[in-house]
Amino acid sequence: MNHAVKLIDVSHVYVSEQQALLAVENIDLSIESGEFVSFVGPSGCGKTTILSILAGLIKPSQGSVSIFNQEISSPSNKIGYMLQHDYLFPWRTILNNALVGLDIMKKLNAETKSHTMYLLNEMGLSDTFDLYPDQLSGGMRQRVALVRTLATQPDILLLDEPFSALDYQTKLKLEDLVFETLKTHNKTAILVTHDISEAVAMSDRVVILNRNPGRIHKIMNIPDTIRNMLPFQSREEEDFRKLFNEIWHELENIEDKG
Ligand SMILES: Nc1ncnc2c1ncn2[C@@H]1O[C@H](COP(=O)(O)OP(=O)(O)OP(=O)(O)O)[C@@H](O)[C@H]1O
Repeated sequence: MNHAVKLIDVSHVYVSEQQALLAVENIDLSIESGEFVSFVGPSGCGKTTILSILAGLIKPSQGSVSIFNQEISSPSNKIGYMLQHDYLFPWRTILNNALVGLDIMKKLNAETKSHTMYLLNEMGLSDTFDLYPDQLSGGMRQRVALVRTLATQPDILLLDEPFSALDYQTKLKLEDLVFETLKTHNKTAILVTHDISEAVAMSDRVVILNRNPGRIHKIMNIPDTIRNMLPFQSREEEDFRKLFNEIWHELENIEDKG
């Protein structure tokens, strides 16, 4: 099987002078190429820790992490990371912001630049190339951040609450756009979110995490009726409500056991 991501028995302890904190424990998870997987769970259950491990930013205390069957020991250029905050540089134009990753990775050339311009056009940002970030709305800025992430052509995208700072309408529109873009480009995606409906609407599978320490509590498979629709439309499906409620109850149980 061609796994994009494979975590085997991954645990991580944060060690400081005051304490050793077991943040995540015995995480076993395989994600197929092209799959969209979301992590949901209470605050502190280790969602960001798992993403940081996948990004190669922290080395797990135990276990192994492979990206396309290769164990990772440092940040992999196959991975792109998109965060809640857009981190655009205010002094760079939109085009130059979108090119910054390529610049840093020394991959900027006529071809990659033209591909980035194509992506900006695809995201409805064709009129913004020479503008500066403070001239754009929050939703537009987040689209630029997405193009900046896609421009380096990562195979796997780590999305850490990328829509949570946006107003509701913009968030729903951007969910559809990101969903479609990732499917078109056949990217593997891992989304961390506090929003159950976002997780159900966008994913093939939803991983529910427990806390103290962070462990996989349950994995929910999303039925085809929802998976084959754009996130916005899928919210109308009967299955959607059912799954939303199931995940809600699972999370309530976790909170109760605190
Ligand atoms: N650098 C660090 N040093 C020490 N402890 C940390 C560090 N980063 C996270 N932790 C602890 O590890 C646990 C998991 O944190 P993590 O940020 O991964 O959770 P999370 O699920 O992403 O939380 P949230 O939903 O609030 O963003 C928490 O108890 C947190 O306090």
